Amino acid sequence: MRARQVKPVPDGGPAPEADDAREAATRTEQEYVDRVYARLDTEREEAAAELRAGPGHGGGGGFQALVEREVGTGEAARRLARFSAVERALCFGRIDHRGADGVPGDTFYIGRIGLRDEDREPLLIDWRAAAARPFYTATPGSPGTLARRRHLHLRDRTVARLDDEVFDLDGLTEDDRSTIVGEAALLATLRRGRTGRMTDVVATIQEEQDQVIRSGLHGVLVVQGGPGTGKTVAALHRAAYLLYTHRDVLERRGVLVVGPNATFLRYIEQVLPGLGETDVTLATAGELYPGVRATAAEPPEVAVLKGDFRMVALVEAAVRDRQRVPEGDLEVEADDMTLRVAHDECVRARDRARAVRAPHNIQRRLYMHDLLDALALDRARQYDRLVDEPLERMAESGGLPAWLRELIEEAEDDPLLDETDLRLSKEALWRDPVVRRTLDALWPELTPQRLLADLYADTGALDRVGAEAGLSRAEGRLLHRTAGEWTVSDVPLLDEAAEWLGEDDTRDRIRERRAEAEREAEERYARGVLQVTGQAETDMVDIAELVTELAERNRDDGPELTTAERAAADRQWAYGHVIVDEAQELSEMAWRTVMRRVPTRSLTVVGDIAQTGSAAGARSWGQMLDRYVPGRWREQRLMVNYRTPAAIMRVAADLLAAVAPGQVPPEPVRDDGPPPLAVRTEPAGLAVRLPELVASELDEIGAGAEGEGRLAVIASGARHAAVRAALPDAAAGATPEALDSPVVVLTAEESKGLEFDSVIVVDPAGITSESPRGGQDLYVAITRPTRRLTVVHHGDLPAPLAGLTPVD
Ligand SMILES: Nc1ncnc2c1ncn2[C@@H]1O[C@H](COP(=O)(O)OP(=O)(O)OP(=O)(O)O)[C@@H](O)[C@H]1O
Repeated sequence: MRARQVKPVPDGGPAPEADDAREAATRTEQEYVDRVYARLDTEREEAAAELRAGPGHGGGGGFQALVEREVGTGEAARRLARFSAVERALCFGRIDHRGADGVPGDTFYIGRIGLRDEDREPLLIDWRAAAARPFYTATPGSPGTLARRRHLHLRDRTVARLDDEVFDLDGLTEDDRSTIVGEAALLATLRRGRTGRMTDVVATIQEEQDQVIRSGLHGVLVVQGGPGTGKTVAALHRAAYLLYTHRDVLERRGVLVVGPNATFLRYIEQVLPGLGETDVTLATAGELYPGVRATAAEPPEVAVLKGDFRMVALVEAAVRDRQRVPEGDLEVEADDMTLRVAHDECVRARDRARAVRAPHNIQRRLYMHDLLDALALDRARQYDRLVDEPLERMAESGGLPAWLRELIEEAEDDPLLDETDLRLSKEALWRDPVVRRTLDALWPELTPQRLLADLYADTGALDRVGAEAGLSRAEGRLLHRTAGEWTVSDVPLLDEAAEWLGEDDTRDRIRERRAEAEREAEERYARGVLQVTGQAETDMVDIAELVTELAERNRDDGPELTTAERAAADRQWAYGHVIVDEAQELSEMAWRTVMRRVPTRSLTVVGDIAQTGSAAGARSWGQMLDRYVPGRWREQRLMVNYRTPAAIMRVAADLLAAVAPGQVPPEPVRDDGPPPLAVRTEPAGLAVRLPELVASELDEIGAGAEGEGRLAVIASGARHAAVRAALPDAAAGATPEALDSPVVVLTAEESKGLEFDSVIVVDPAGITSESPRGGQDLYVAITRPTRRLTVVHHGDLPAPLAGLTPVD
């Protein structure tokens, strides 16, 4: 494999005569950058003043004026958040178009957001605007109309370095020609130490990524690419681009980003705010059902079964199993009599309810009404008989006067109960606890949680319902559990159940829950505004008071919750666009949940089939997508690896050839760094050898300087405990906090999507044998480093790792 695109820049620095030119260029750019920041400060101050003034100030009276002021305040809060978030590296590029006939071409400065000066002239072009596109698409082979692209590297607000790529010397003025300075901006970015947080790459987006980012909003775009090809980062920039380009639709409907776990979401959470977009919902697949935060683990075979499409039939069968008729006639004790409804009539009532196209909890009302009708009639009949029989006996014995006989004959032609009698009688029966219990047991009001918990706990039901859904008895029994937390694979089943059951029967309860969720979201929003605007750090402000005030302002008469917050609390919310990252891991059932969230099927699906670790995950994109958009999804491939240097990728390529022969590994952009190493140690020696290795690796990556430098020890399940014991100070597991620790111990699965300066893989053979898909997890593990890889093993190395350099 060869490294492509960018070669490392030789050391030695520029020639001395270039120094003056560099300084002059830097001075010019500094002046411009100062203007840009001054403008940002002005805009920020204006927004802050508007927000501080609040809705109660200025303007006329009346409801319309009040609404407009409220909207204005909400808008000011958003603007303030946006202006505060783009402070870092606000302006990062400049493009010079070719001039003609002695007239210089246009120059534009590119930044995170667009800004205009006092005269409304463009000062900074938003990177997403069409005018900024040449900055990303020009290459030496096809520069378009560009003469030069310049990268500005800022440290705080100071221009620290400039990198130029000149496409057309003749197109530049004499002055410009003398100010060419250069080093590949991309390489400089890639070499930086990792901080445990992904940052945006807006200054160095590559052409193939630009195509992904600017692809149209509609339909399903699959971004398939090997490890480190920038799929995640491109998808996040795409979210920002789509929000910019289709703000009217997407600000109302919202954008959802689905990631594999909470650690990953924490890892990427700063990217969109850094691009000025603060209103995007991030969620794991386990959080897609509002009110449940599923994190519990379960055996892989159970997760695989719960991800199987047969679960659709299982949930349907489970619901129908709760719509019963009594074995014989329905019999209920009420008012000292036994009320009875014939079995056939119960069956008819059930079938009538089922025939209505409505969810279970709505159909239940019809069933209850029909059965109560029948019970009320039976009761009336029985009362009738109680009164009639003695009268009849008296009539037979001739003991009744003629006028009374006439009255009785007339009454026989009347219905037993008129409408009011019937209603009152049904209400009385419904209030009777015995009747209520009997009917509830036949067709209970159910929540998804209760349906599933009852099903899992009842082996008889699992056998019945499982058989209807095409499960073997053994498969059905895999689902058996009597208690326990919800797991990620339960979430699509809860969601499916919610569709069948309908929302909770009691509207008040729904309203109450929504109001509660909204109150919480309001407080989060208020805190978010304070954090982003930096006010949370000033000690002059009483934070608690401000949070309450902002939340109150929102609650009583202030602006609505943000779209992201409303969307996250509402199961039936239809997003404008959904991005699924590490999408290869989603099961068939999880896809069903995701698709429900985006009825317009406007999706970006990001992943790598070669990295599928879950046995319930995708073997091909068609397997998951054709059910929803048959043949109508488009695929774009990313082929260049920006993370892992060539020496490590050579080993990864050998491994990939062994585990997924058809897949092509991405080509590394960097060819620097030391060869990956293999260290042979017996398991008993880990306690001594591992701390030594970790210490020397931390030293090599210069961990600690400015918070940079991250190391991960990725171990097999079998060695996990030993590794943790050997490294007591290291963070462990996929917790968001682990990202802040210089050393973290992970399983291969937990490391998915993350990256570290140095990675130590412990027990490669164990990782392979534990992975449901064979070597995929090992492939994931060895493609996490940005600089250094060490593999610790005992016994023989797995054959594909033979290319590692052995050390003692
Ligand atoms: N154009 C770019 N400029 C600078 N850095 C980039 C660029 N593209 C990608 N990177 C960096 O490369 C690394 C890998 O990117 P990312 O995590 O998005 O890859 P991925 O394809 O999602 O990887 P994986 O499938 O292994 O999770 C990140 O550090 C990212 O910032």
